[in-house]
Amino acid sequence: MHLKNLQLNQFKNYKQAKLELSSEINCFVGINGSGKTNLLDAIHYLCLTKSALNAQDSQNILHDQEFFTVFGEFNLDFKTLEIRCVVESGKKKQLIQNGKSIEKMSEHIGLLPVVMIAPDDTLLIKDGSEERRRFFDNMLCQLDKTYLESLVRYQHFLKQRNALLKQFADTNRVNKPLLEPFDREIIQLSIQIAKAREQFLEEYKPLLLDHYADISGQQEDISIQYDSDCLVADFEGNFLQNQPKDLILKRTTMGIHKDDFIFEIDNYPIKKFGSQGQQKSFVIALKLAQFEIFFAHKETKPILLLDDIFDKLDDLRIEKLMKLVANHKFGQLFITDARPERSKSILQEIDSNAKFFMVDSGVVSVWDQ
Ligand SMILES: Nc1ncnc2c1ncn2[C@@H]1O[C@H](COP(=O)(O)OP(=O)(O)OP(=O)(O)O)[C@@H](O)[C@H]1O
Repeated sequence: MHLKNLQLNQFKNYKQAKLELSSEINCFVGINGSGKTNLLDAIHYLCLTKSALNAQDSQNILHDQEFFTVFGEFNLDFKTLEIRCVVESGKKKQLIQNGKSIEKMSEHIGLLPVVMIAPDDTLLIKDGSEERRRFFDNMLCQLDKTYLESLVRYQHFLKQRNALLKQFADTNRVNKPLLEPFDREIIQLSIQIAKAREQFLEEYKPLLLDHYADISGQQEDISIQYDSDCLVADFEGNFLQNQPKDLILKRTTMGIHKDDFIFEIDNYPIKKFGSQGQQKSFVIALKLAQFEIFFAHKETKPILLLDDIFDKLDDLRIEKLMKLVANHKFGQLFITDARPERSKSILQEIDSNAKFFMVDSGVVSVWDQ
């Protein structure tokens, strides 16, 4: 699978742009703030119908405009697949596959696997549990439609239950039977989703360990502990017992939306005790394991987006990553770099056909010097 071309219209700092891409290495060069990462984000939109950076779709429209369009032609199993994503302020996002409008975004997710590595982004480790749940959910959703559908339903019921709890508090009247159908769904879906998360980790963990050892060059004992209340024998009883607390706090305090994934090195949380280097290696290993698991399940190499790796990683980690690129471990690759000469000398050595684009304040052109 690869993206053949990309067209942007009023997307972030691009008024208009059109790029013919290489099926292997593509590199976007240009000064800081010129719009290199925005190109990666446009590709992310085509694959997953959303930004990797900004959850609010309308904030990705060029300032003072009403809509944006991102369009791309993919080569998928030797067939062309045209994807257009349109976001217009105040309207429902549109996704069009080969001219046909897709009703549910979930129909599209998983079709075009993508992995983004932004080494600066150690938020996955440092931030709260929501970041980590999002990472694992994103992966599971791309791999498993049933998981995606269950998660969407869960979020729907959770929102409804929380609205009811708030309504009870606002009106000072509690009507417990009204909660029952929501309790039932949330309990059942929590158990199902937690089991899927646990099972997924069994497959994912060994890949993570291998990649961590490889990228860090160290033999440290790393692990992920899945921290969930939903797998205990009497989760249902616990959930129902928790109702008085939920009524006071006006929100649902148990369920898979409270789960966490604890990353550890030598049995200590990496969040608190890991060095910066260990944290960076861990994030890259998480993403490389993601790449591998997608490849194993989808039998196609995901598109890989590498944001700013040459600036943010030390030489050893860059060398390890580039070795993987040189060994054709990856399929189509998009890399950003603020220093054109540096990326050119590194990448051309690996692939003499690597394609370079110069980005300058939202204007992009082929750079072939
Ligand atoms: N909705 C928008 N409308 C107009 N411009 C936007 C919008 N969203 C972001 N930008 C602009 O996009 C630019 C940032 O682009 P991007 O993050 O792609 O830069 P970059 O080249 O990757 O920079 P760096 O090398 O620092 O990572 C900023 O100038 C920002 O103001």
